[in-house]
Amino acid sequence: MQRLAPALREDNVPLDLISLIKTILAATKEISFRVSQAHLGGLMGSTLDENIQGEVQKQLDVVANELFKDILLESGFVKAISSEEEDTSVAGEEDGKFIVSFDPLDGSSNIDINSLIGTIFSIHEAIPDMAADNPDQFKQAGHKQVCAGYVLYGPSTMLVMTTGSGTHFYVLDRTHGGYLLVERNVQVPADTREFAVNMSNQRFWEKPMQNYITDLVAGEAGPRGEYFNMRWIAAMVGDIHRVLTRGGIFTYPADNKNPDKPYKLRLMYEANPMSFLVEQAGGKAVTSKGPIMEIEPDDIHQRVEVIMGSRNEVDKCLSYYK
Ligand SMILES: O=P(O)(O)OC[C@H]1O[C@](O)(COP(=O)(O)O)[C@@H](O)[C@@H]1O
Ligand SMILES: [Mg+2]
Ligand SMILES: [Mg+2]
Repeated sequence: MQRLAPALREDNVPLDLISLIKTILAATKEISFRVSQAHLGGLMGSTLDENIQGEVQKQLDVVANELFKDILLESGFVKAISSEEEDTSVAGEEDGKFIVSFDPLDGSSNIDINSLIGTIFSIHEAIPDMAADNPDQFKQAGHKQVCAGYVLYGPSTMLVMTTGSGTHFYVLDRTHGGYLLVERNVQVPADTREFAVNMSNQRFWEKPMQNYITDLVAGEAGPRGEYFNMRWIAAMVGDIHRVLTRGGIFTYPADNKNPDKPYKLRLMYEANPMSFLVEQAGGKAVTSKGPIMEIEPDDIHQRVEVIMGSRNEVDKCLSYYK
């Protein structure tokens, strides 16, 4: 099995980007170890704090965020970082070539039940003439990402990453401490009979999404004439990993539960990197209004509607909005 750096060189990834990716992955190995220690490391449970978005922070959220922040800002490659757990962007080296956005711990509500969690990251090239402490440099659309990936802390620790030449799977080999390539150019099947959505919000969705899901649930007797299975891991990393592995449609639609907050998932830390991975694997990633990666961000903590996965099923879902 191929090691990470040679696999990246085969995809013509520049050396400075390879070095940055290796820096990010060093942090994920540390988090993977701490996650596996659970109660033994004294990191279970919540802190007394909330993040900028009003969500209670778990101890692992905070530790993972600090690990990422420190390692990235010390690397010398990074001009600035933005994180789900930081109020604003954090400046790094003025001449750093890259900016990195990350969700240090995705699926926080799964931490205490020893279920799937992960880390999501997204890399852009920094805008050269913008100061490192200017958060506006993060206002770059998803199609400008040079790398996106996630690490899944599951029964095995897996890295799923793209640098624009397909989406590849790697597994952390604890015998030598590095990630090994296990599957190159993963492909999301165009058709599926599996969907992922938090059904408890159904009554709050817009009518087109209610109608679409109602038709899936109606199974053989409904207009689709087929049985559709449902899965919900409550961690986007876990749900998207399943979609990349065997297909499916994943959605976190707009809802009116809280009129000030119609969307849940974050553009920079969740929707953009996952869109890049899914589309590099032949899938499709949109909101009901257009491609996610075309959105010009107006805030680093912006949230969006998300519909992604098997291409034909995403198109089918979109047809309900026409
Ligand atoms: O609470 P719900 O509605 O099941 O939401 C689950 C969604 O929230 C998230 O957990 C948000 O991520 P964080 O844990 O990083 O806040 C997504 O990963 C997941 O898809
Ligand atoms: Mg998240
Ligand atoms: Mg998180």
